[in-house]
Amino acid sequence: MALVTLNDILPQAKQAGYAVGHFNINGLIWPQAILEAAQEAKAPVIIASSDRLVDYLGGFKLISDMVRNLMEVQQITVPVVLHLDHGQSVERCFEAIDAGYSSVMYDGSHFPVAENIKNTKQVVDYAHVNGVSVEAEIGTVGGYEDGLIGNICYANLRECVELVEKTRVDALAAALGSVHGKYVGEPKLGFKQMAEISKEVEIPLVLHGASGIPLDQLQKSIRLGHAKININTEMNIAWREALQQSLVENPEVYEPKKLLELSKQAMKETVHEKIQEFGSSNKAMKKVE
Ligand SMILES: O=C(CO)COP(=O)(O)O
Ligand SMILES: O=CCC(=O)O
Ligand SMILES: [Zn+2]
Repeated sequence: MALVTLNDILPQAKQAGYAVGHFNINGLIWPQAILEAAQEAKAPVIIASSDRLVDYLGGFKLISDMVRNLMEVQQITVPVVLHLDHGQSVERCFEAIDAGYSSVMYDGSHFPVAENIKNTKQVVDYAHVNGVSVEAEIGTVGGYEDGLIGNICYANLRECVELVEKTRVDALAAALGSVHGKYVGEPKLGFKQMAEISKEVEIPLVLHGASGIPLDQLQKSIRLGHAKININTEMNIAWREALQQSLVENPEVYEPKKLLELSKQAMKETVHEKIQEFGSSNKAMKKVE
């Protein structure tokens, strides 16, 4: 089964008022858990590798081949997007596309908007010729982003409209107060700005830093046009807590497979939970060949 793009799954999600889960991978058991859960829930899903971890994970080609092979071995029939998260340069996005990713995010949010637009447009031109979708970012997600610790900087409505019009990008991450990693206190999303941006920008919005955002705020974000929601930290916390439990309960065991089994199950449960919260269960369309 072929991978699909964001355009195959997000427009209908936005229209029907649900969001598709984007889950970051940090090792082999991550895509295994994500694919198992999505298949069980009959949900479309986005598997993402953060650019800063691509080389650590073995490079673009290995990740692309791994996900395709797992889909075959696990007999996955739900739509799956393989997405580059926080692509750090135009060239890195090209590399991901050449290696078979079906979607890329170009993160030019730390550049002045004119440069962000110019670079995003280069990525879109190459991606669309190759049947690949593109996500762009405006504003800054707090916490760890693109290998840098950023301060929250809210997306500007005019800049969002200009970027979308000039680049023809497929999805937009308009940063509005969310943070990568753990939140200190309650998240404070800019719903007023979100409503304005959502009204002016027709394409699906993407919510970064969604781990730790309370359910009511997630669901309000979905109502205001978010059709892709990014989760990394909550899976990693589930992985860590289960690994710790395994180590404590099995002081004599040193086989990684045994010790990691509980972590994989815990991550699978997290993916199931998120799919329920985002409303994407049973939304897998007919098998895409
Ligand atoms: O935005 C994310 C990946 O791009 C994930 O954010 P979290 O750190 O909140 O899981
Ligand atoms: O969580 C997403 C961002 C990152 O890991 O670099
Ligand atoms: Zn992110």
